[in-house]
Amino acid sequence: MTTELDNILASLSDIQREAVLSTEGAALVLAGPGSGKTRVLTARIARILDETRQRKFRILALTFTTKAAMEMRERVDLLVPGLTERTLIGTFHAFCTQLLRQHGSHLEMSPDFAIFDQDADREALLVDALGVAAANGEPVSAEDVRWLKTIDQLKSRLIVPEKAAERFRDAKSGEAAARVYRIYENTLRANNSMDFNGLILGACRLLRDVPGVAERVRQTYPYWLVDEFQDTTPAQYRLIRLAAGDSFRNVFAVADDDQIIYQWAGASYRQIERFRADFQPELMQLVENHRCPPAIVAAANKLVANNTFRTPEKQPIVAAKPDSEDAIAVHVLATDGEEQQWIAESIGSNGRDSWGQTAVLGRTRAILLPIEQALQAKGIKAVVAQRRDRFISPEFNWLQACLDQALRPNDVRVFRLMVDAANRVASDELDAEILAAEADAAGASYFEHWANTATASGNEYLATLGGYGLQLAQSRSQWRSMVRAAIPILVSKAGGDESVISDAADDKAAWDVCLKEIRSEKGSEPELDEVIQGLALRSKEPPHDPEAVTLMTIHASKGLEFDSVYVVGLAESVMPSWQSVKQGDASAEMEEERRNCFVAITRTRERLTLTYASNYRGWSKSPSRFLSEMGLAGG
Ligand SMILES: Nc1ncnc2c1ncn2[C@@H]1O[C@H](COP(=O)(O)OP(=O)(O)OP(=O)(O)O)[C@@H](O)[C@H]1O
Repeated sequence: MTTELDNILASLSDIQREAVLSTEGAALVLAGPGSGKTRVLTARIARILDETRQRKFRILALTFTTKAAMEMRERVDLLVPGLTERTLIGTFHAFCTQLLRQHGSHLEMSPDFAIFDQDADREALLVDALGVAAANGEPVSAEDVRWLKTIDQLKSRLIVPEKAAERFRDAKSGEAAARVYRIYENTLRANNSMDFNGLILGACRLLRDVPGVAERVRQTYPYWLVDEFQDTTPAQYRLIRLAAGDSFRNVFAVADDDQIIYQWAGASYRQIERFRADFQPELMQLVENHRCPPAIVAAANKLVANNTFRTPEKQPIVAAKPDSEDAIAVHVLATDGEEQQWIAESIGSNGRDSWGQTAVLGRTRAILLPIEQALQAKGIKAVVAQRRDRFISPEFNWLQACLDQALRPNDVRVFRLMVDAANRVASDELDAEILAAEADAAGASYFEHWANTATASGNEYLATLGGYGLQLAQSRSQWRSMVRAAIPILVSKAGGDESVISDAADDKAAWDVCLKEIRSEKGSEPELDEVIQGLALRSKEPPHDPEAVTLMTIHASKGLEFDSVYVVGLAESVMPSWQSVKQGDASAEMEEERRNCFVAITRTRERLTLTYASNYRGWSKSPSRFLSEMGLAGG
């Protein structure tokens, strides 16, 4: 056993150790905030790997985000260096992607399928397909693209096109939706592509229709761990059930039903009940909170005791840290403007060294943006964390599209993106439609035709980009050397050297993180199609600046911790939201808001500051009911 693994096992509490040492059979670990879930999961994976060094099987760990997966893998690697290649630690989507890459041929898919990560792209694809279908006499028009949201809902509930119509009360709407759904699915298939919901649906179909695949999964991965089980969707749970079959039970699920904040996406404490009924897991509870001062633990317990949709046996959390003074403060301001100023002054007065470990949490981005401005106006580095589905610079959008185009040289959607991005990078105006028509006439590939045209364009920078394109078009396997050569040029020409923070420099940092994650998820150098799929599944924001104050929505703060936490906007109709107030105190919406507040306050390691104003945007507000429920002044 490594010293690191030995040390971590020695650091565990009795109940944590019991969870880590359990191996066979199903287990449900109900774990409150700060109770060491991550520590337990990583130590358990590392221990099993360490005890089975001569074996070849792998461990499957499913996480909620790609970032959490990366952190878990790094921590396991520290405990048992070199053994992480015997793991698949990733999101449900990453797992489904791997499954479909390996076994998708049963569904007539080829492994290099594209993943649509942009709604705009999916809409464009559907509009084109509807046009073709209308020309073929189907009773559809471009306006039927409005069904896409309904289709997403159907897919997220694993309802296939053939079964869609019967889900509608109105037969005419059902027929129309099912028709558009069928056209959409056929088009995705014809383009060898998937959308996010399709990854889960496709994997479920594979596991259901090809029993050998589920058997292979169970043999390859005899132990599964599921982090944040409380936020799995019904479709994700179905996936677990299908993969497990009737007798597989080695599922170790870690959950906290008080931290369900994705109710709107189908997460529910009932999922935990279903798991208990289906798998009969051994129940363990991690109740000690190793993160927050006792006063915060007490407030969190009082708050969440007002919720009724909870696992009945759930015990309150218990503070493991010693008492500390002034762990919670409540500040009331007259207006939202004063709240913003007060927060900036308070954070400013705490000193520069504390900023990197300070978070401002709000229910929505809208409440955070003016606080970011107030902080920056005082010279305090502050960033509102936000998921980015796309790179923000034309340089990296071009690079991604160019690599994608190397895989799909005649894909007109990727072609348009690539030509447009190259034009913006090199200030040119090549016309994608004309180029595509010329390529069609000459029987050439779109990609190669663009590359030749760009190289001969007389625009020096565009010619450089064209040169990279040509290199890729002629030999796709050259993509690594092409990327290595292109990135420094793209970044420096965008004015983004070390001293200047340009969009391209930000994107370069995000690119590096994404590639590191993709490499680590695979355990070896990824192929080009794996990079393209991996990029589609990841947020493209740069890593957090360690000296900046973090502003984030409570949803984004899940799983994180900070020394100092400010939770803002604790007023009725702000938090809890107006909608939940309207639904009433006993509503599911209000309970979700309460869990939001619970998650927010339990991110704190040392000091929690709660603020609200008596007046937001000219409307007077009363203090949030959550303040009085927590037993704090102001309520
Ligand atoms: N046995 C322990 N002794 C001391 N500190 C611990 C112990 N277990 C966990 N911790 C510390 O408590 C903090 C919370 O642990 P961790 O991040 O694993 O919690 P979590 O259960 O994932 O929390 P959350 O659900 O709120 O995200 C971390 O700083 C961790 O190092």
